[in-house]
Amino acid sequence: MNSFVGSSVSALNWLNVSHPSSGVAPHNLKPADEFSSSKFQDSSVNLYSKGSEATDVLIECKDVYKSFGEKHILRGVNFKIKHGEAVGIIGPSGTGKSTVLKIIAGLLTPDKVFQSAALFDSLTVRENVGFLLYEHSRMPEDKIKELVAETLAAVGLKEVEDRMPSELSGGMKKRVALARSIIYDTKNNTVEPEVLLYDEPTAGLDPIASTVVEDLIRSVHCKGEDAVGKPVKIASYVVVTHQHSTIRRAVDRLVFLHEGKVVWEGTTHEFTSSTNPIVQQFAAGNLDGPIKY
Ligand SMILES: Nc1ncnc2c1ncn2[C@@H]1O[C@H](COP(=O)(O)OP(=O)(O)OP(=O)(O)O)[C@@H](O)[C@H]1O
Repeated sequence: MNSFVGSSVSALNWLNVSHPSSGVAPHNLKPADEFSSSKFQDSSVNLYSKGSEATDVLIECKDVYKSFGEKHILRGVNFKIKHGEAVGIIGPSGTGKSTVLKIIAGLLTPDKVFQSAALFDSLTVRENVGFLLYEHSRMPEDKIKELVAETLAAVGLKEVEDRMPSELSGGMKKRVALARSIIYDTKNNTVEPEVLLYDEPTAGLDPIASTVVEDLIRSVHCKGEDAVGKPVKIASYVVVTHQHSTIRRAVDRLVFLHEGKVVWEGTTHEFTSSTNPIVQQFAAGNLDGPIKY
C-alpha cells in the first residue's frame, strides 16, 4: 500500500507536523500527553520540543503496537528521530511503514487523512497550495496569491495556479503537494512545521522527476529556508520509500521495518555495506533470504 488510504495512486502524501502550540492543521502531531493509552494500545509515541529533557530527540516510538482486527501489524516498534535528522523508513510491502507514519502524526482513522495525490480535487492549484494560509492565517488574499506563485515557481511550476489537479501530470501533482508542504506565513508563524512526513514521495515517477522531488525535499531540509528563501524551522523529515534513489539522495539514516519490528537501523552508507541478511536481501532484491513472499 502506498498511501494512508490504501490507494495505489502515486502520491506525495505529506504531513506537516507542527509544534503543538501552533495548533493549526487538522493533522498536527499531538503532544505526547494526548496519546492516551486507549488510542494506542500498549504504545507510546512521544514528541519532544527543544529545551525539554531529551533535547536531541524529536520523536520517539517506544514499543508501539498496532493491530487491524486479527492482523498484528506493529509488534513493538522502537526508534528515535532526533532534531535535524532526515530519516527513511524502509522495509517490505505491508510491513507497516505507512502505519508508523500515521501513528507519528496522530492519525487514527483513514478518513482523517489526505487522499489520492494528496491534493483536494475540487480546489485549484492555488487553493491547494495556499490551503493552510487561507484557512489559518490573516494574510491578505493578494499576498497569499503572490506567495503561492513564488513557491510554485521554486518547485519549477509556472502559470498553473488556476488549473485543477486533474489537469496536471503525476509529477506536477507531487510538486504542487510539495509546494503546499513548504509554504507558510513567516510573519505570523501560523504554520511552522517541526517535521515533515512523506509517504512514498517518488512512487510512480520517472528517474529524472524523482531526482527533482528528492532534491527539493533535501533542499528544504538543508538550507533552513523555504522554497522562496525565507527562513523556516523544518528541523527533520521522515520519508517512507521503496526507491533506491530516494534512499540515496533524500535521507541520511534508515530505519528498517520487518514483521512489525525495527530489525535494522543505520546510515544510508551502512545500508549498502550491511552484512545483515535481511538488509542484504532487500537491497539486492533477492528472492532467496529471510524475507518470504
Ligand atoms: N485501516 C486499515 N484497516 C485494515 N488494515 C489496514 C489498515 N491500514 C493498513 N492496513 C494493513 O496493514 C498492513 C500494513 O499496511 P501499511 O500501509 O502500513 O504497510 P506499508 O509497509 O506502508 O506497505 P507498502 O510498502 O506496500 O506501502 C497491510 O497489510 C495493510 O493492508
